[in-house]
Amino acid sequence: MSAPAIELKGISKSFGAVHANRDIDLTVEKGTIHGIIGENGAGKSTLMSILYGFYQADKGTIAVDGARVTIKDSDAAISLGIGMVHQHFMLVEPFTVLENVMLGAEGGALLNRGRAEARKELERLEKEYELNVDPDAIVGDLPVGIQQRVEILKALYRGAEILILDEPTGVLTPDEADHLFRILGQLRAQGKTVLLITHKLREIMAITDDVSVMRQGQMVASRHTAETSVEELAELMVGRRVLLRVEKGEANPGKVKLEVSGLNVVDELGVARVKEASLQVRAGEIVGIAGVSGNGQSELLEAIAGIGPITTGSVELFDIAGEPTPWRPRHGLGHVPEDRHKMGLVTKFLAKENAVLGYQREDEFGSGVMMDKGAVLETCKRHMEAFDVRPPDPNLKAANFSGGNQQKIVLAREIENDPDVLIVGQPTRGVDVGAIEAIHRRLIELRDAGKAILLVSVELDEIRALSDRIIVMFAGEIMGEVGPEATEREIGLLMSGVRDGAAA
Ligand SMILES: Nc1ncnc2c1ncn2[C@@H]1O[C@H](COP(=O)(O)OP(=O)(O)OP(=O)(O)O)[C@@H](O)[C@H]1O
Repeated sequence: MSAPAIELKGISKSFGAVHANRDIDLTVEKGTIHGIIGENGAGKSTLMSILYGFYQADKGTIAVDGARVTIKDSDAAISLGIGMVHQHFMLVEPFTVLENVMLGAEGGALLNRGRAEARKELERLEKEYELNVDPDAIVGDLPVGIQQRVEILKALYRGAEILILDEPTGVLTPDEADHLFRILGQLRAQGKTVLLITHKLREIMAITDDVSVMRQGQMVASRHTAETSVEELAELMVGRRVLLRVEKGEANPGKVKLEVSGLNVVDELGVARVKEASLQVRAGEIVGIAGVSGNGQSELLEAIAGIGPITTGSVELFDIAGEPTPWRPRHGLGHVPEDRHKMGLVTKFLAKENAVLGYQREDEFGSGVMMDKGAVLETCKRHMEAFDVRPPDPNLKAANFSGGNQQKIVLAREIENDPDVLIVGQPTRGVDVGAIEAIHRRLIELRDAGKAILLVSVELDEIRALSDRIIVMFAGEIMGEVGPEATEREIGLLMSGVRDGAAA
């Protein structure tokens, strides 16, 4: 048997008081897909960053293909054949695919490779792994799923034998995710090794050979995937049994709180993004909007939140607390944006500053230099406790929280302000199974307290678990409305634009 592709022994890493990794052992066999799972903040990204040379471990050893190595930076990782595809891509958007792939690979053995030769190599890789990417396309024009493939190409071009992917499917449509899994299968078939961080246990079951579980900085278990189950993995991650679907009673809808009538959104290129959308959300109900991402849900959500353009049509709110503010049409309208980095957080601000972002009313917090720092701190502490944000440190920069904990900071701010109407985009993106359970419970509690909730999610399971009514969008249009009892197939047909299939 050949030496493992990777062998970590006793890896520890601290950031100040936070023990992100504690004495971690991990063995990854060559030619396998190895899943790494764990709660938000468990230390998965830190461990992978050590392997990729972004961070240095405080203690422990790394062996690649049986040989002890020191990985002092990402160049060293690349020269050892380790490549990484990040959660947030590191591509230069105005450049072409070919230019991006060549960029930064100019050093070493690739130095003398001319453009024509680079193109040949790129085309070879692209065919071998069924990546389907046009070398001359401008990266900024490509959908995220294809941009991700460019990242993979970039790693392969640099000779990666071991590929690390950090939550690769968080931003993908189901079709794109399936394509990615085919690519990963192809990589394995060619003898390459894949390390996959994901929160989606179904993905772990479908594609990995082995899976390792982290909890609070430690490695708590490793399993052959064939010998475990989603239930066991969820329990190992969180340390208790997890309800994968939260119980909810009948809805008790009251008055209409939000009404959208004949809404059209045409973007700056003249493309109609939302076409004649009309819907209502009542107090005490959750209305879900299902659809493959990119079918107008984001534009609809932003128009309702008052931060995106409306070409024609109207959005009306009824009996909502508070006056319009520069950040939202009404104080009583909560909005969890789909993209926490672009719109939900200012990552270089502290957690406590983010906790009041957009809510910094003078009556509550004062203003400018006179801001009541004590009130801001208390608010943040309260939020952190309610949403189990880890670490519960209001003075940490938002950027230094793990992805899932950043999401909890945004959710806490919008939900704890007691909105009458809450519009939520992708509430559990990047969030672990235990936190999903808590967030789903909270949303149902809000509904039961008479709040009106509009939920947009690309996770069909989430839409079906939470919604009292489900509206399906396709190509900017509302294709139809179904009840929560609708089957995945019925909703799937509407999601692909087939209107009368739902009755079949
Ligand atoms: N640069 C940093 N400075 C301070 N603390 C950090 C830094 N990077 C990570 N941490 C902390 O280390 C811990 C582990 O974070 P890490 O990002 O590795 O978790 P994760 O398992 O990848 O989480 P998620 O699933 O939410 O992405 C967290 O408590 C995080 O706040």
